[in-house]
Amino acid sequence: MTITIEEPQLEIAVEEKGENPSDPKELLLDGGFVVPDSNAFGKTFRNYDAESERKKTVEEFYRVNHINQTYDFVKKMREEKYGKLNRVEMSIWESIELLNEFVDESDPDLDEPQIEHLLQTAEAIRKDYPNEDWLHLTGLIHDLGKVLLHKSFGELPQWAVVGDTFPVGCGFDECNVHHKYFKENPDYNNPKYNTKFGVYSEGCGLDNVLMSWGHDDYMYLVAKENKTTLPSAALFIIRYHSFYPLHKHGAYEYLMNEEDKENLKWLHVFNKYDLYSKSKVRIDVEKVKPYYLSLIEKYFPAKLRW
Ligand SMILES: O[C@H]1[C@H](O)[C@@H](O)[C@H](O)[C@@H](O)[C@H]1O
Ligand SMILES: [Fe+2]
Ligand SMILES: [Fe+2]
Repeated sequence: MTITIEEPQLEIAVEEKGENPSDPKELLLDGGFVVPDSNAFGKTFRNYDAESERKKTVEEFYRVNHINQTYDFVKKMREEKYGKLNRVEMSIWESIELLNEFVDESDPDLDEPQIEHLLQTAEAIRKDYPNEDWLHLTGLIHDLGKVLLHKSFGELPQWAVVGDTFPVGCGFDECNVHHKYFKENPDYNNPKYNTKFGVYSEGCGLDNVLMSWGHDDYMYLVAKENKTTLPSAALFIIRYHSFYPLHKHGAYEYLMNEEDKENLKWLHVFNKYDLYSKSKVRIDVEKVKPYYLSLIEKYFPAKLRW
């Protein structure tokens, strides 16, 4: 039996809102969600220089992250250590519960356990896009790769799991957060890896680019290898949601192909909810759980290989 997966249409979502936009992206980004002026610590979002109780932890995180994420490291993690998915067997919901204990050290806007962030993201999307159930589920699972922090996954250090991502194998763009720490990365001075294109070529497509190792690419592999029926836009969101240099600053655009450009539109929609739903307002897990369990059942097998 062949299952055809229909790709979601961004334009349709606009029409359903009864609007006739000239720039769909802009209108969609205004889909009812009110973007807060400041985060839970009274600072603007993603302000890495603001004096706050999180600043030191976050900066130290990026220092170690930028020094250690090399081309060889990523290749090893992806191909040898984690790509085989032979570590654990568990359901999506079990993995959500594992995240209860972790606070992300790279995040200047949140010090709540990760499960809160997953539900806050998913519920905020659900409010504005009630018909796009695939996008609700994408919100719920996008950060599940952070299970790499857990001891049953080898207890990786935070620098190998969280934070913004960037391509390895080509020069590090200036717009990366705390860019100065790349100077101590061995690839920084390696002529094979430190030019604009490095080992890549123009328009080669992100699928051919190695990204710094962490929760995004890992969760993408888990979803894909376990044969999720989520559309390709969902897989793209999961895989590149931390690639702020691209989706916020437009850096590395020359590595994208046409399909990437299409999917990027959905990532822009998603990012608003991922970032600005971070708050101290808790979601009642038991209340929303049945809805999300039904989505998990629709798009994933009962047990997944991790
Ligand atoms: O600190 C955050 C956090 O780790 C998110 O999960 C990730 O997606 C972001 O890109 C990062 O900056
Ligand atoms: Fe993330
Ligand atoms: Fe997130």
